[in-house]
Amino acid sequence: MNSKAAILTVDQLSKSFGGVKAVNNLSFSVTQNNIHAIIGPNGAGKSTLFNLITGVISPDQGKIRLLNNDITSLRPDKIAQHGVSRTFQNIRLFPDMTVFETAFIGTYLFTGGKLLPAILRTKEFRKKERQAKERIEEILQFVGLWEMRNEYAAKLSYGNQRRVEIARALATNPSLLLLDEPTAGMNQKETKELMQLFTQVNKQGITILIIAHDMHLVNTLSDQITVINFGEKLVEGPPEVIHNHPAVMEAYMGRAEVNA
Ligand SMILES: Nc1ncnc2c1ncn2[C@@H]1O[C@H](COP(=O)(O)OP(=O)(O)OP(=O)(O)O)[C@@H](O)[C@H]1O
Repeated sequence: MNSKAAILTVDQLSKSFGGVKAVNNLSFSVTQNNIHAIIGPNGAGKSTLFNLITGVISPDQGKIRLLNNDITSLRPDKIAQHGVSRTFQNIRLFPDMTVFETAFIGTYLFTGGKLLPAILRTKEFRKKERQAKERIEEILQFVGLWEMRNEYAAKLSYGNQRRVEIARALATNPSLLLLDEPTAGMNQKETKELMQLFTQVNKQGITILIIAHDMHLVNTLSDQITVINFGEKLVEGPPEVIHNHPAVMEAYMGRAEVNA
């Protein structure tokens, strides 16, 4: 599996907030088609790393490459156009939009998002709109939400809200999907079902970079794990190497999440 090329390369990346080195000279790469987990204690710099990759914030130093493209400090929409999509640690859904409408936002990139053709409803625009709607149907069927397409997204169960976010992310046709603690706050059943969904997404050829505290999830799903602490890479390898690694145990010592 690891014979494939890197889809994402993070090279000597640093970001400080005041005196806090949130990400400190961090280098790692994500192999195409892998499920790659980022783990580390609270405050280790995981969410900052995701914000750097997706262009929400710019690094002080270092480079981020997606295949052969330098995406460092590009605008988030440009990075999305390069094929990077994400879900957030705290689910972000608009309260007055249906499941279908929410997922459809993701096709904004796909349809070009230009205003004038939309107002004039040109033939080309209508064709793209039809294709986008078909694609959303496909995606909602895939994530198991088609029957709920007309319900308000924010009114669904927590697990299904996460599915809506994933559908919206998939609608941008990503090659790399970033999931920031996607099962936090989920019950066991929801967690298990979401894990199955991530495997299905990955089987479609989408590389997954996932932040998680749930070690069962990490060990079951991941091909590769990068452990970070104080913004630095502590150790990396497949689950069997990371599992019970002394440095990882030490970093987590006294913290509840290692027992998860
Ligand atoms: N916008 C910000 N301004 C100031 N400090 C920040 C900011 N964002 C993050 N930090 C600090 O940077 C460090 C890394 O935070 P980050 O949220 O990336 O960690 P994390 O590994 O995602 O933590 P958690 O597991 O708790 O979500 C922390 O010390 C945090 O307080």
